[in-house]
Amino acid sequence: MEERSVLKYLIALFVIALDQWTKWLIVKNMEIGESIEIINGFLYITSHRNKGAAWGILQNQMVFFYVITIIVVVAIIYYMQKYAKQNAMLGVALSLMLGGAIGNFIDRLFRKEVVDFIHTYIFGYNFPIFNIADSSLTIGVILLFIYFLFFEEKKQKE
Ligand SMILES: CCC[C@@H]1OC(=O)[C@@H](C)C[C@H](C)CCCCC(=O)CCC[C@@H](CC)/C=C\C=C(/COC)CC[C@@H](O)[C@@H](O)C[C@H](O)CNC1=O
Repeated sequence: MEERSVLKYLIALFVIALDQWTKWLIVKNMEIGESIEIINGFLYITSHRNKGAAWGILQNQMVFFYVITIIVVVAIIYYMQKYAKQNAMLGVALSLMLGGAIGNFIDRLFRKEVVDFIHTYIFGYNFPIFNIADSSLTIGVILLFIYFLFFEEKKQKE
């Protein structure tokens, strides 16, 4: 395996380690519902659990989440092996998504729920409390979106 593709897996591993370490700290040091103010009115650390997906949809549908996550992980690894060698941004995007998906998968497997703690009031709206894995997934999705925008544009030019 070229050293570059190993690097992509190292990014995913780093995301998983950071995600699981932060979740462990929250579970170990905070009661559920406890909140620590970081930036008044904007950023708090609030210990929260979610048995569903984004915005708490599909509560307790663990089997569904296992199936979806395994499909997502297999698809990401397939595309990483097949395409990510050509483009660093695509590789990073896929690595971030892989790390995020596995991070939440570990929670769903062992805790039957996901630990959330990043509590922000984005644009004044009480955004759902999330975690490092969600952030990594979302950044990966955004980078993937930018890549396809750029890539599609480039193809049309050729
Ligand atoms: C981030 C994807 C959610 C994550 O998906 C995962 O695990 C994947 C790998 C497996 C899911 C079963 C399948 C994805 C369903 C798609 C979905 O849900 C639409 C997502 C839109 C998304 C743009 C990509 C917006 C943003 C979300 C949020 C903010 O993220 C910064 C809110 C996070 C809080 O509701 C928090 O409680 C969630 C909890 O941590 C469990 N997390 C999950 O289910």
